[in-house]
Amino acid sequence: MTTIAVLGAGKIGEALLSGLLRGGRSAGELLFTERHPGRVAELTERYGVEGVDVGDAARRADVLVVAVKPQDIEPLLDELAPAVKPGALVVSLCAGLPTSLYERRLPEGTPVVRVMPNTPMVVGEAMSAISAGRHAGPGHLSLVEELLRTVGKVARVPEGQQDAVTALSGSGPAYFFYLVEAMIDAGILLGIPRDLSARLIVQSAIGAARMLDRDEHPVILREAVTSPAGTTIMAIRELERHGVRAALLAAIEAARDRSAELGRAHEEG
Ligand SMILES: NC(=O)C1=CN([C@@H]2O[C@H](COP(=O)(O)OP(=O)(O)OC[C@H]3O[C@@H](n4cnc5c(N)ncnc54)[C@H](O)[C@@H]3O)[C@@H](O)[C@H]2O)C=CC1
Ligand SMILES: O=C(O)[C@@H]1CCC=N1
Repeated sequence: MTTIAVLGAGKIGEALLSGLLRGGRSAGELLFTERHPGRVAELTERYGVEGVDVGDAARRADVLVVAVKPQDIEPLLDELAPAVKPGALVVSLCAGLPTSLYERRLPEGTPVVRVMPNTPMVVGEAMSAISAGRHAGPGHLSLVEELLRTVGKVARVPEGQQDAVTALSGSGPAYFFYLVEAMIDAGILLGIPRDLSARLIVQSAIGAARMLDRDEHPVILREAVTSPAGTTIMAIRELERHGVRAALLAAIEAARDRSAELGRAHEEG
């Protein structure tokens, strides 16, 4: 039996716990740690998984999944370092944090895999990108892939691309939610009741996502909606006039830069 401990059961940590359970892992194979006693009780009641302290998790788990905010990593590593089991695999879900940080702070030879997941994990539709650290071999990558496939899709990427991946798919769902929010407001502007506007836009988003999922090119799909002298081209002209495409390029570049900055905050010296 492989014991998996989720260290920090917030939004992503809880999504992973629930996904692993849905994917067939038993509650007895899972552990989690949380700072707040109320949160421990809530999650234990909801999932039947045992909440333990970080030292206990490190002593018992074969796979330690780190899901705290990057800003909270240092005290966690202080607790983890003296207790981690020889050969245990560390899986980091933290934005920006390089595998070298864990390798420096944990016992020599600890295998580390860096992952960038996203919140659609809660509906089994995560996009996760994984990269091996210095001591992680093909078996470690395959194990992480197997775990993450229970909550969505997985791609292997060189670690040097992880900051860009974080900006694209890690934060990506937020851009779509933002767009949906703005489009629902447009319905309000046009006099449509909010609940109807939300239904129109959300179902349009679901339908568009399903069409994209058939590997059809987004340009072809958009052109099929855009009739000569029709309604869509009038909207597209406004989007171009307001620089929405350039704004997206700049926004995603800014997110990439922030991910790199989060990693640099933990550099040695
Ligand atoms: N929210 C998102 O969309 C995504 C988040 N991530 C990464 O996942 C990590 C977690 O993010 P969220 O779940 O959004 O944050 P969150 O704030 O919801 O969860 C973090 C949890 O860790 C707990 N925690 C902090 N220090 C702890 C410690 N020493 N021991 C035990 N528990 C501790 C906190 O109490 C909190 O519940 C971050 O590093 C973030 O970069 C990655 C991809 C997407
Ligand atoms: O905003 C953040 O820092 C996290 C990482 C990727 C998505 N959310």
